[in-house]
Amino acid sequence: MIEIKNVTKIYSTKKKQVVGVDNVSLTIQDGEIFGIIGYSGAGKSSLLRCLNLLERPTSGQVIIDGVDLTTLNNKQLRQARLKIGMIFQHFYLVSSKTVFDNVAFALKAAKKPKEEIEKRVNELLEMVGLSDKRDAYPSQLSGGQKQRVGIARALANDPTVLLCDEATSALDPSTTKSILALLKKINRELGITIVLITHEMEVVKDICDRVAVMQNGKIIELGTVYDIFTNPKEKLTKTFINSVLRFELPDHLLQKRTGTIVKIQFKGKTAEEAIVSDMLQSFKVKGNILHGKIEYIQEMPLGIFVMELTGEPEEIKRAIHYISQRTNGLEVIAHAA
Ligand SMILES: Nc1ncnc2c1ncn2[C@@H]1O[C@H](COP(=O)(O)OP(=O)(O)OP(=O)(O)O)[C@@H](O)[C@H]1O
Repeated sequence: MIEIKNVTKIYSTKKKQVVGVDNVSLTIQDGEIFGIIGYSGAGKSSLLRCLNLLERPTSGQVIIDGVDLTTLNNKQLRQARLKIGMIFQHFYLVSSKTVFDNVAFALKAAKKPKEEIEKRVNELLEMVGLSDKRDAYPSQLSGGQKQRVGIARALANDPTVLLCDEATSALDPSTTKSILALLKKINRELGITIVLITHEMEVVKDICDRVAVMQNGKIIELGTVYDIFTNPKEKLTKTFINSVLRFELPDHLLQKRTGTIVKIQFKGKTAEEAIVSDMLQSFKVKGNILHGKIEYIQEMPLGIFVMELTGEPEEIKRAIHYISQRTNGLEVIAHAA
């Protein structure tokens, strides 16, 4: 378990002081994939780097598996860090070393026997799907392959925690998907806790169990990914969600309509029920679907539909009430002209 208690990181430059992380407290459970999302400058990297003390918090505690890292001496800290792997946006591979030697680096430094290193590196390369590249140099690899080497290297010492610093931000969308799938496999098969920072909600949607939204060094919202997607509270969180769900109706479409336009959100089981057809049968209204889709988040459905309802105002009112009762969200976007 990772416990972050009242962590503040202040950078002091000659001219001024900058607050990178502002009194953050947070607990991350073993085996979770925990996402931290925010725009540039929100404090994500600072917070992530406080977790292995690459940045020393100005105040507060970072407790991993019961050990407060901020109290350790250098030798103890080096030891503790072996259990915290890290991967980076720009990979940071050693260009003069082969894939094998990049992955073997930490094992050699720990003076492990040659046969053990050989066996472990081969296992790791197999796990990340790069067995055939063991003698290649980083310059001969694609971005996705470089990140796979970065992941294998981070796993060499059997860490319990893997920190991912914008690990997919330099990759194209399909390579991103494959790296995220690999991270998920590592999490599920090896039980490694993953903490990742990103500015892309798509990444959060694809693999995270929980997410924290950061702004100005603080965590402004936190929850399971499904709850955050279905019931966001903060404006910034809504902006991130809209970037994934892309649920904007063109103005010209709205202007042509004469009925009442409603946006209905179905979550969990309600996404699978025939609520709309029940409503159309029960009330004297007509429904015209303008837009709709079902997304699967953490393998649970989230359906969003925009409908135009026409009929007598009283019937529309009753139909809206009926749907509001049976779904978890109905918003009237525009009224009859
Ligand atoms: N070494 C440093 N010295 C001074 N200020 C810093 C330093 N590192 C970060 N900061 C400042 O701390 C704040 C948080 O930066 P941080 O890099 O943690 O944000 P971020 O959310 O990770 O952004 P990005 O995605 O752009 O890296 C910013 O205002 C940044 O300018």
